[in-house]
Amino acid sequence: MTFLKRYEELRAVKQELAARDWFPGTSGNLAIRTADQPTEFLVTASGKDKRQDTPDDFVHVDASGQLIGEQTGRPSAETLLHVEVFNRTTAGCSLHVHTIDNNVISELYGDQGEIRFAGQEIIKALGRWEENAEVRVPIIPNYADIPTLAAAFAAHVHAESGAVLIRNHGITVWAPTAFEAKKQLEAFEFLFSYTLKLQTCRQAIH
Ligand SMILES: CSCCC(=O)C(=O)COP(=O)(O)O
Ligand SMILES: [Zn+2]
Repeated sequence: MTFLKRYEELRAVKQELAARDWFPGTSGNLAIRTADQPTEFLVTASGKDKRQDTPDDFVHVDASGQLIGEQTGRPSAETLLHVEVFNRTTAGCSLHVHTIDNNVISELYGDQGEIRFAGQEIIKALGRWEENAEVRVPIIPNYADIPTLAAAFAAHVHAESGAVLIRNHGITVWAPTAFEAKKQLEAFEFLFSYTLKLQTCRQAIH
Protein backbone atom coordinates (compact mmCIF):
# COMPACT_ATOMS: atom_id res chain seq x y z
CA MET A 1 0.00 0.00 0.00
CA THR A 2 2.73 2.46 1.01
CA PHE A 3 4.79 1.46 -2.02
CA LEU A 4 1.89 2.17 -4.41
CA LYS A 5 1.13 5.43 -2.60
CA ARG A 6 4.74 6.56 -2.98
CA TYR A 7 4.76 5.45 -6.63
CA GLU A 8 1.66 7.56 -7.35
CA GLU A 9 3.10 10.53 -5.45
CA LEU A 10 6.28 10.47 -7.50
CA ARG A 11 4.35 10.04 -10.73
CA ALA A 12 2.22 13.08 -9.85
CA VAL A 13 5.30 15.19 -9.06
CA LYS A 14 6.86 14.12 -12.35
CA GLN A 15 3.74 15.22 -14.23
CA GLU A 16 3.66 18.58 -12.44
CA LEU A 17 7.34 19.33 -13.08
CA ALA A 18 6.90 18.23 -16.71
CA ALA A 19 4.03 20.71 -17.04
CA ARG A 20 6.52 23.39 -15.97
CA ASP A 21 8.90 22.21 -18.71
CA TRP A 22 11.59 21.42 -16.14
CA PHE A 23 12.86 18.28 -17.94
CA PRO A 24 14.52 19.65 -21.13
CA GLY A 25 16.47 17.14 -23.22
CA THR A 26 15.62 14.16 -20.94
CA SER A 27 17.40 15.94 -18.05
CA GLY A 28 16.31 15.62 -14.43
CA ASN A 29 15.64 12.73 -12.09
CA LEU A 30 13.31 12.14 -9.16
CA ALA A 31 13.36 9.79 -6.20
CA ILE A 32 11.05 8.84 -3.33
CA ARG A 33 11.75 6.68 -0.29
CA THR A 34 9.69 3.48 -0.05
CA ALA A 35 11.33 1.85 3.01
CA ASP A 36 13.64 2.57 5.95
CA GLN A 37 16.25 0.32 7.53
CA PRO A 38 17.24 -0.78 5.06
CA THR A 39 16.65 2.16 2.75
CA GLU A 40 14.79 1.48 -0.49
CA PHE A 41 13.54 4.03 -2.99
CA LEU A 42 11.97 4.57 -6.38
CA VAL A 43 14.01 6.55 -8.89
CA THR A 44 13.37 7.63 -12.46
CA ALA A 45 14.81 5.40 -15.17
CA SER A 46 17.80 6.88 -17.00
CA GLY A 47 17.66 8.73 -20.29
CA LYS A 48 13.90 8.78 -20.68
CA ASP A 49 11.78 11.73 -21.74
CA LYS A 50 10.36 12.59 -18.31
CA ARG A 51 7.46 14.44 -19.94
CA GLN A 52 6.05 11.09 -21.07
CA ASP A 53 4.03 8.85 -18.77
CA THR A 54 4.96 5.17 -19.28
CA PRO A 55 4.94 1.97 -17.17
CA ASP A 56 8.79 1.97 -17.19
CA ASP A 57 9.32 5.44 -15.75
CA PHE A 58 10.62 4.31 -12.34
CA VAL A 59 12.81 1.54 -10.96
CA HIS A 60 13.03 0.29 -7.38
CA VAL A 61 16.52 0.35 -5.87
CA ASP A 62 18.28 -0.43 -2.60
CA ALA A 63 20.41 1.74 -0.30
CA SER A 64 23.33 1.60 -2.74
CA GLY A 65 21.22 2.38 -5.81
CA GLN A 66 21.17 -1.19 -7.17
CA LEU A 67 18.03 -2.67 -8.73
CA ILE A 68 15.93 -4.75 -6.33
CA GLY A 69 14.75 -8.18 -7.55
CA GLU A 70 14.10 -9.14 -11.17
CA GLN A 71 13.52 -5.70 -12.65
CA THR A 72 14.79 -4.55 -16.00
CA GLY A 73 15.53 -0.87 -16.61
CA ARG A 74 18.41 1.41 -15.74
CA PRO A 75 18.34 3.68 -12.69
CA SER A 76 19.16 7.35 -13.26
CA ALA A 77 22.83 8.02 -13.95
CA GLU A 78 22.68 10.35 -10.91
CA THR A 79 21.12 7.81 -8.53
CA LEU A 80 24.17 8.07 -6.24
CA LEU A 81 23.14 11.62 -5.28
CA HIS A 82 19.73 10.38 -4.16
CA VAL A 83 21.51 7.53 -2.32
CA GLU A 84 23.39 10.17 -0.30
CA VAL A 85 20.14 11.97 0.57
CA PHE A 86 18.31 8.85 1.75
CA ASN A 87 21.26 7.36 3.65
CA ARG A 88 22.33 10.57 5.37
CA THR A 89 18.94 12.05 6.27
CA THR A 90 15.35 11.10 7.05
CA ALA A 91 14.17 12.84 3.84
CA GLY A 92 11.39 11.12 1.94
CA CYS A 93 11.82 12.71 -1.48
CA SER A 94 14.68 14.07 -3.60
CA LEU A 95 14.18 16.05 -6.82
CA HIS A 96 16.75 17.11 -9.43
CA VAL A 97 15.96 19.46 -12.34
CA HIS A 98 17.90 21.46 -14.90
CA THR A 99 16.42 24.89 -15.62
CA ILE A 100 17.96 27.83 -17.42
CA ASP A 101 17.53 29.96 -14.30
CA ASN A 102 19.26 27.51 -11.95
CA ASN A 103 22.10 27.05 -14.46
CA VAL A 104 22.65 30.81 -14.92
CA ILE A 105 22.57 31.43 -11.16
CA SER A 106 25.04 28.59 -10.59
CA GLU A 107 27.46 30.14 -13.09
CA LEU A 108 27.05 33.72 -11.79
CA TYR A 109 27.68 32.68 -8.17
CA GLY A 110 29.77 29.54 -8.75
CA ASP A 111 33.11 31.16 -7.87
CA GLN A 112 31.62 32.19 -4.50
CA GLY A 113 30.58 28.59 -3.85
CA GLU A 114 27.12 29.63 -2.67
CA ILE A 115 24.21 32.00 -3.12
CA ARG A 116 22.32 33.58 -0.21
CA PHE A 117 18.77 34.89 -0.13
CA ALA A 118 17.07 37.17 2.41
CA GLY A 119 14.15 39.61 2.54
CA GLN A 120 11.84 37.53 0.37
CA GLU A 121 8.40 36.41 1.55
CA ILE A 122 8.74 33.11 -0.35
CA ILE A 123 11.55 32.05 1.99
CA LYS A 124 8.69 30.98 4.29
CA ALA A 125 7.99 28.18 1.77
CA LEU A 126 11.41 26.84 2.78
CA GLY A 127 10.20 26.53 6.38
CA ARG A 128 11.94 29.71 7.54
CA TRP A 129 9.39 32.01 9.17
CA GLU A 130 11.64 34.17 11.35
CA GLU A 131 12.32 37.87 10.71
CA ASN A 132 15.40 38.40 8.49
CA ALA A 133 15.79 34.69 7.71
CA GLU A 134 18.69 33.98 5.37
CA VAL A 135 18.83 30.93 3.12
CA ARG A 136 22.10 29.64 1.69
CA VAL A 137 22.41 27.29 -1.29
CA PRO A 138 25.87 25.75 -1.82
CA ILE A 139 27.20 25.49 -5.38
CA ILE A 140 29.49 22.56 -6.21
CA PRO A 141 31.54 21.85 -9.35
CA ASN A 142 29.96 19.64 -12.00
CA TYR A 143 32.34 16.68 -11.75
CA ALA A 144 31.79 14.27 -14.65
CA ASP A 145 32.66 11.30 -12.45
CA ILE A 146 29.43 10.58 -10.57
CA PRO A 147 31.01 9.11 -7.40
CA THR A 148 33.17 12.27 -7.17
CA LEU A 149 30.09 14.44 -7.74
CA ALA A 150 28.15 12.46 -5.14
CA ALA A 151 30.96 12.92 -2.58
CA ALA A 152 31.05 16.69 -3.16
CA PHE A 153 27.25 16.76 -2.89
CA ALA A 154 27.22 14.62 0.27
CA ALA A 155 29.32 17.22 2.10
CA HIS A 156 26.20 19.45 2.10
CA VAL A 157 23.61 16.81 2.98
CA HIS A 158 22.97 17.06 6.73
CA ALA A 159 19.36 18.00 7.38
CA GLU A 160 16.00 16.47 6.45
CA SER A 161 15.52 19.36 3.98
CA GLY A 162 18.09 21.05 1.79
CA ALA A 163 19.28 22.07 -1.66
CA VAL A 164 22.53 22.01 -3.61
CA LEU A 165 23.26 23.68 -6.95
CA ILE A 166 25.61 21.87 -9.33
CA ARG A 167 27.39 24.43 -11.49
CA ASN A 168 26.03 24.65 -15.04
CA HIS A 169 24.07 21.48 -14.40
CA GLY A 170 21.04 21.83 -12.10
CA ILE A 171 19.66 21.72 -8.58
CA THR A 172 18.85 18.87 -6.21
CA VAL A 173 16.30 19.56 -3.46
CA TRP A 174 15.20 17.12 -0.76
CA ALA A 175 12.56 17.22 1.98
CA PRO A 176 10.48 14.94 4.21
CA THR A 177 7.65 14.49 1.68
CA ALA A 178 7.08 14.82 -2.06
CA PHE A 179 4.77 17.78 -1.43
CA GLU A 180 7.46 19.56 0.63
CA ALA A 181 10.22 18.80 -1.86
CA LYS A 182 8.16 20.18 -4.76
CA LYS A 183 7.18 23.26 -2.75
CA GLN A 184 10.81 23.95 -1.88
CA LEU A 185 11.96 23.39 -5.45
CA GLU A 186 9.37 25.90 -6.66
CA ALA A 187 10.49 28.41 -4.01
CA PHE A 188 14.16 28.11 -5.04
CA GLU A 189 13.31 28.50 -8.72
CA PHE A 190 11.23 31.59 -7.81
CA LEU A 191 14.24 33.07 -5.99
CA PHE A 192 16.57 32.30 -8.90
CA SER A 193 14.21 33.86 -11.44
CA TYR A 194 13.62 36.93 -9.25
CA THR A 195 17.36 37.45 -8.76
CA LEU A 196 18.10 37.27 -12.47
CA LYS A 197 15.21 39.56 -13.40
CA LEU A 198 16.18 42.10 -10.75
CA GLN A 199 19.79 42.17 -11.96
CA THR A 200 18.64 42.66 -15.56
CA CYS A 201 16.30 45.51 -14.57
CA ARG A 202 18.96 47.22 -12.48
CA GLN A 203 21.44 47.07 -15.36
CA ALA A 204 18.82 48.53 -17.73
CA ILE A 205 18.20 51.48 -15.36
CA HIS A 206 21.86 52.33 -14.72
C1 LIG B 1 20.61 14.75 -20.71
S1 LIG B 1 20.98 15.51 -19.20
C2 LIG B 1 22.46 14.64 -18.65
C3 LIG B 1 22.22 13.71 -17.49
C4 LIG B 1 21.61 14.46 -16.35
O1 LIG B 1 22.24 15.40 -15.84
C5 LIG B 1 20.30 14.18 -15.87
O2 LIG B 1 19.80 14.86 -14.99
C6 LIG B 1 19.48 13.04 -16.41
O3 LIG B 1 20.12 11.82 -16.24
P1 LIG B 1 19.23 10.49 -16.07
O4 LIG B 1 20.22 9.37 -16.17
O5 LIG B 1 18.58 10.59 -14.74
O6 LIG B 1 18.20 10.48 -17.17
ZN1 LIG C 1 21.28 16.20 -14.00
